[in-house]
Amino acid sequence: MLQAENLACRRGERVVFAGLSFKVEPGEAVLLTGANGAGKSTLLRLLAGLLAPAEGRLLWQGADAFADRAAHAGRLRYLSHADALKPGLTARENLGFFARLWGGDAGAALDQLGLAALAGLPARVLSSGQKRRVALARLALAPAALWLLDEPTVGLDAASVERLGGLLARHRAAGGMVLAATHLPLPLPDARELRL
Ligand SMILES: Nc1ncnc2c1ncn2[C@@H]1O[C@H](COP(=O)(O)OP(=O)(O)OP(=O)(O)O)[C@@H](O)[C@H]1O
Repeated sequence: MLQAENLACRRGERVVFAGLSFKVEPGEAVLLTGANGAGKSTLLRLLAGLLAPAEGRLLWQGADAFADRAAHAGRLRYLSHADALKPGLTARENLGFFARLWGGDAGAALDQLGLAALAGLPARVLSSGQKRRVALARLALAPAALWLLDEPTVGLDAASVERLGGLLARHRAAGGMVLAATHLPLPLPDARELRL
C-alpha cells in the first residue's frame, strides 16, 4: 500500500500544496484533477522521487518509501508529459533501452499499443500520438506495482485510448496501483478522484 502523510511541496518560493494525505491500495486507481498549476505534475514527480517533499512522508507498506531510492524507482513507472524518446533511434530501439533496464519484450509491448508496423521507424518521424503510444508501451514491459501517469491520453486516438484502458485494467487486476493526472476522460472505471 502507498500512503501519503501530510505532504507539502514547494516550487521556487511558492507552496504548491500542503497537508495532503491519501492512501492507495493494491488494484486502486486515483485520478488527480485540478486547475492548471494546481500541482498534479508536481505531486507525480514527488511520488516518483524526483522532488523532495517540504513536509510529510511517503510510506510504502508502512515504511519510508524513500529510505531505499533504488527500490522505490524499481517499483514504479513514471510517465511524464515528455515522451522521453531518442529521435534518432527507432521505436523498437527506444523501447529496447527500457526492456534491458526492466525486462520484458520490446516487440510485444509495441504490439500491445498497435505499433508493430511502425517499430522500425525512427522516433523523429512518428506523429505526436504515435510517439505517445511508444512512451506508453513502456507500461507493457515488465510489471511494476505503481504507475504514475501524467496526461497519458493527450494526442491519442480512440483505439489507442481503448488499448491503454486494457493495459490499465490488466495492471489493476494483478494488484497494480495507478495515479493519473488528467484533464481528459480516462478509461479507469471506479477511480477515486483526488482534487488538488
Ligand atoms: N521548476 C519550477 N520552478 C518553480 N515553479 C514551478 C516549477 N515547476 C512548476 N512550478 C509551479 O508549480 C505549480 C504547479 O505546477 P504543476 O505543473 O504541478 O501543475 P499541474 O496541476 O500539473 O498543471 P497543468 O494542469 O497545467 O498540467 C505551478 O504554479 C507552476 O508554475
